[in-house]
Amino acid sequence: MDGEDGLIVVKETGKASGKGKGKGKGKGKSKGSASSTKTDSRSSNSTVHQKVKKRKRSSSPSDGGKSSKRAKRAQRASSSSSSSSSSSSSPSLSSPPSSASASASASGYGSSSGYGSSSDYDSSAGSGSSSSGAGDRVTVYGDSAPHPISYFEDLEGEVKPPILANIAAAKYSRPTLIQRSVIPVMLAGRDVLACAPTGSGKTAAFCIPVIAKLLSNAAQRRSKRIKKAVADGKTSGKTCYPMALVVAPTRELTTQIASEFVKLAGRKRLRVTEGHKLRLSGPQPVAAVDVVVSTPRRGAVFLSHPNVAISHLLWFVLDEVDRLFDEGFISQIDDIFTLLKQHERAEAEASGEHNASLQLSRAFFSATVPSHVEELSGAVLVNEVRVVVGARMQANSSVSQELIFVGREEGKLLALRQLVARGVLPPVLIFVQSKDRAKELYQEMVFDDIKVDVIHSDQTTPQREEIVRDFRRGKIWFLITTELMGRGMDFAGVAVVVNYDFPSSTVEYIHRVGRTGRAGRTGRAVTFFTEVDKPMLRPIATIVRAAGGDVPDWMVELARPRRDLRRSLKKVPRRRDAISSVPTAALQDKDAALVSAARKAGRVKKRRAERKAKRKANRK
Ligand SMILES: Nc1ncnc2c1ncn2[C@@H]1O[C@H](COP(=O)(O)OP(=O)(O)OP(=O)(O)O)[C@@H](O)[C@H]1O
Repeated sequence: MDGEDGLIVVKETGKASGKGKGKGKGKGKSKGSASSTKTDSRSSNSTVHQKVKKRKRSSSPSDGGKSSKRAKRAQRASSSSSSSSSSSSSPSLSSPPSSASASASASGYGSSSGYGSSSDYDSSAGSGSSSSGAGDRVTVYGDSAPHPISYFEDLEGEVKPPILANIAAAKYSRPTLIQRSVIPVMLAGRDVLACAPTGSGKTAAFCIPVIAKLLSNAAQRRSKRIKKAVADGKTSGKTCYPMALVVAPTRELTTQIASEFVKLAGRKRLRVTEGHKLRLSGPQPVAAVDVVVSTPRRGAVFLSHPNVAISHLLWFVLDEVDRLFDEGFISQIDDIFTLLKQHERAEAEASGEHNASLQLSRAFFSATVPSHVEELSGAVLVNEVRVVVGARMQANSSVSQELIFVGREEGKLLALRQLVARGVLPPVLIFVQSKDRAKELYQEMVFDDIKVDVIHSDQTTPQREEIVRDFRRGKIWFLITTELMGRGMDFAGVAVVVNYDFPSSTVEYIHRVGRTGRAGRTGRAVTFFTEVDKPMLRPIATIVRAAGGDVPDWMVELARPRRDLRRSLKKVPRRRDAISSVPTAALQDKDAALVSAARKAGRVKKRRAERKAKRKANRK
């Protein structure tokens, strides 16, 4: 029912099919014009990296301000879908169809009655119409998108009973909003682009259908054929045939995703491993695995290994897709796409043995999908279904959010100590902008007699793993961190997030505060700012206000930061004074004393050298 369980709006580009019965038939065979465009773009030689470069070129001043045809098409699509609530043929996540989505609660857990409510959805399939006032809103765009489910029991027949038992054992009594829409779409073998708030269960939304597909009778028969071929000596047995590759930006996240797979599939049914645990150097055989969860670089190394065959890959999943399409990762992601494309070409050539129900599908997920990421995703996904829960680029509204002005840099330490002294519920995650600052803050807090630790990229993997474990177990109450823990990490009990250093972008803000208020819980986020942070104050204050935070009008009326400034802030963080309880003035005095001592020493040296030179000259 509206307002009780959420509203699903289906923006059709074709006809709605029955629940999950399409079995991937739409792939590459769709009738809609949108899908044929996608097929064309994928069959071209252009990879994601090239498309990123093209995008940069087209938006650079040198092109005289002309954007690419694709960007124009996307713009037209967004303006038409935002101006009208009628069915759109050009899907876009970036422009939810009506104002209803702007007011949607972004928890992703459904109704105002909270997670696990037993009310039904109001699914207005086909029309694309919507009624405002709905609590949570799910918008589904795509050609013949399978209908959502309401309960995990609806999956009986498509998902094997042991998996459903594992879901129940995980205490997932009802699917979250994103799971309700995405699971049937992925079970149908369709490509997906999904955007849903932080902590809304996106990991299980892709784990469940991937597991179901990998344990399907067809996939299992294929695995048995390989095992038999090895046993009969027809194949060397050296080759590893992975069935799913999941890529995430950090090792910590790959570990977390792998354990969700193991939890939902069971330890014995699927062989799940993290990319960094595989031995990939040299020509030795690679351990037999079904699911590899990896960082981009390791994923590319894995797929290009001579003893790894891509031929059995059924799923390629990108978690935190917007981060993975950023500079820094894009060339590695691009390598993976190139390998997959080469493989698909080879498969198409050998199409005699082609099994349509066992084709490679792709699924991209994030809590933040900016329009350029949507555009790039559209270029590599085929006849995809796009699902967006709540409003795009919105912080989780079950987190109460405050912005606190602390004067100067040293005011932050004082404010943090006051927060602790007044009583704050641990565990607390404290974000700073760099590892050096993380170390500095740790040096300050370690003497405060609280259970504090620090995690950053200078530590070894085992060290980081231990810290994450201790934080989860409650041995650490205050964890100081950088962006390393900013995305995807699920620390169920985190009560408070402190942005000690102001985030450099709205995306960074949304993900950081999303470390609390997860799985339908509430949370609190406190963000310190100083004069230095003024340029990004307006965008972040706007996000805070949209999530229900108390923000004065002047903050959202400040000048918008220029695009080049926003970009440079993302690349080069603000310069800040060192974190120290010694006041800056005292530090300055100390510095001045050191400088004058050095100068004095210099003068002495100079005088000595002059005297020496004089003596030498006199001797001559
Ligand atoms: N159906 C469900 N019922 C109850 N809890 C669930 C359900 N699905 C997932 N969860 C729990 O919700 C929490 C958050 O899930 P998850 O980490 O997948 O969120 P996410 O959407 O990926 O967040 P982020 O965007 O921050 O990565 C996890 O602790 C998970 O166990």
